[in-house]
Amino acid sequence: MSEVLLEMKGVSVKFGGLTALSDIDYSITSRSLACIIGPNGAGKSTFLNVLTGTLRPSIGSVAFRGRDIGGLALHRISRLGIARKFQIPSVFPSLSVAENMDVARWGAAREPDETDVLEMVGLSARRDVKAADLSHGEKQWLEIGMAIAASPKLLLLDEPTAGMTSQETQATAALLHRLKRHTAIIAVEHDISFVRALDTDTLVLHQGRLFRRGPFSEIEADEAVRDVYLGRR
Ligand SMILES: Nc1ncnc2c1ncn2[C@@H]1O[C@H](COP(=O)(O)OP(=O)(O)OP(=O)(O)O)[C@@H](O)[C@H]1O
Repeated sequence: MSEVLLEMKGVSVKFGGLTALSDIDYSITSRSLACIIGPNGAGKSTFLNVLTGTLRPSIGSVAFRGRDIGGLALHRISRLGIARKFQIPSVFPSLSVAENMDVARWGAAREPDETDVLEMVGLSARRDVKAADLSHGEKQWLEIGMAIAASPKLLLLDEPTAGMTSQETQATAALLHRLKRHTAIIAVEHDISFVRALDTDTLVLHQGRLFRRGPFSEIEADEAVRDVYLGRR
């Protein structure tokens, strides 16, 4: 049975007079895949920043695997198993795909092994190619693979398909479904074609509040969501 991995209770984040996140109650189990959408300024980055320890909640609690992580430093949260991949891929361009993986795996757990990870991210046939020669999408997949090599329990992704072709975007949706066998994933994304292809548990943030949560098919059909966000896409 899946355990509750992450639980946020009444989380608010305030910057002076501005409430960036407001009274968020949210939990996920291990090996789940969720997507966060919402208009600009809705609080999506703030949400991820609270989970990595970049920001502390002004009010409320965040528990990860039963442990309160609300005030912990970034490196301690990272050691507990929360990894984040930012929008711009940061791989070592002069190293091959396999060498980049070796760097990421240095000191990491043995599972999953490198061959499995490269297969999951669709780069088995590209293992000897220099990272500089990969397409933009392949670089993103390599970086996701490097994050997985450290065996995180929760992987946070900032707009993983930004700059990808539509084919790469679709492939990324399939890739994340493969990866959730190893780690829970929360992705923030603006590209609705990707969110539709992902077809998973979707959170809509609006003005710092958790406005809706449900399967994407329900979210897409929700008129209030269309009014605040999807109608503008
Ligand atoms: N460090 C900060 N200091 C002051 N205000 C901030 C800070 N970080 C975010 N905000 C404000 O908090 C609100 C939520 O911002 P956040 O970046 O979380 O939104 P977002 O949904 O990620 O937006 P986008 O889609 O544009 O990236 C915005 O009004 C933003 O201006």
